[in-house]
Amino acid sequence: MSELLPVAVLGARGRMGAEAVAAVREAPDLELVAALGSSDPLDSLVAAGARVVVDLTVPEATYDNVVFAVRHRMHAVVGTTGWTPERLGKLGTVLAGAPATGVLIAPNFALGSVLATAFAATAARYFESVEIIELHHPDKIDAPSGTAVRTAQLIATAREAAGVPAAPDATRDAPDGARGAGIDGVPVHSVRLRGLTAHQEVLFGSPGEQLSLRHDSFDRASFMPGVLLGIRSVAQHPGLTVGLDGYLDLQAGTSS
Ligand SMILES: NC(=O)C1=CN([C@@H]2O[C@H](COP(=O)(O)OP(=O)(O)OC[C@H]3O[C@@H](n4cnc5c(N)ncnc54)[C@H](OP(=O)(O)O)[C@@H]3O)[C@@H](O)[C@H]2O)C=CC1
Ligand SMILES: O=C(O)C1=N[C@H](C(=O)O)C[C@H](O)C1
Repeated sequence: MSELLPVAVLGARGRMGAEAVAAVREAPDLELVAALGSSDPLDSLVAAGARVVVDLTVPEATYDNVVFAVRHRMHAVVGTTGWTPERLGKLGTVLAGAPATGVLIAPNFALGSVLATAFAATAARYFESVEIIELHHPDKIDAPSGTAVRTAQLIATAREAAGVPAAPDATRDAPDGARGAGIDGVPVHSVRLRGLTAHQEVLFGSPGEQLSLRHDSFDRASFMPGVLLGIRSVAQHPGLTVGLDGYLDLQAGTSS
């Protein structure tokens, strides 16, 4: 019988962390060696012999957690939001000192969401207008969602590469927030509503037509296949990968 892969979960008592703990426990090829909360010391990851650390904490803690993991040659699978370009750059420098170590930062682990974002990036160049609406449970502490930020960034990059002009918008006068947050020039509107889990709609418009790309996570179970794929694959992807699409061959529909 082959050895089990030792996995630790940070933020283990949170909404996502608890679901991930259960998923790792149920996986026949993985062993949960640590499940840490906010007051547990990171040093216990070393004593537990973790090979892969799953971070599902809060934006203010995730950077230090991942740097700790990398410095101890543990791979990291990260779902936590708050990864600014500056933080990613600093992490890249830390990773340069541990070239065999892999870090996956996945703004969204749900495969449908990953696909919807990829479809949005493909559609981005063909429409005059684009706006994003993200809708989440009201206990979420950050807005816009990490998924919406990533989607906006990919859309903006695709539009810039294709030379698409800025979307038309004659608004001259609007109260603060009425046109959403401008993420790389893409308006992002955040809804927080009891009863929701995690949802996103990307709206594209051109004269006489609209394309809507909507994804709904009704349950956190939707994130677990992606979390498990990340855990099982991260060691084969040294360095930094942003987005679970980096582990998927979206053209062929296979994973690597
Ligand atoms: N990529 C994806 O697919 C998904 C990502 N997320 C993201 O994951 C993150 C967690 O979401 P969610 O589970 O809903 O949040 P919760 O608030 O339910 O859980 C967060 C956990 O983080 C822990 N925590 C708080 N402060 C610290 C700290 N300073 N150091 C270490 N741990 C800390 C808490 O531990 P304790 O309880 O012990 O105090 C808490 O259990 C968010 O950034 C969210 O956006 C969420 C869903 C899907
Ligand atoms: O906090 C959440 O719930 C979620 N967070 C991630 C995000 O900010 O995009 C992923 C998903 O939307 C759920």
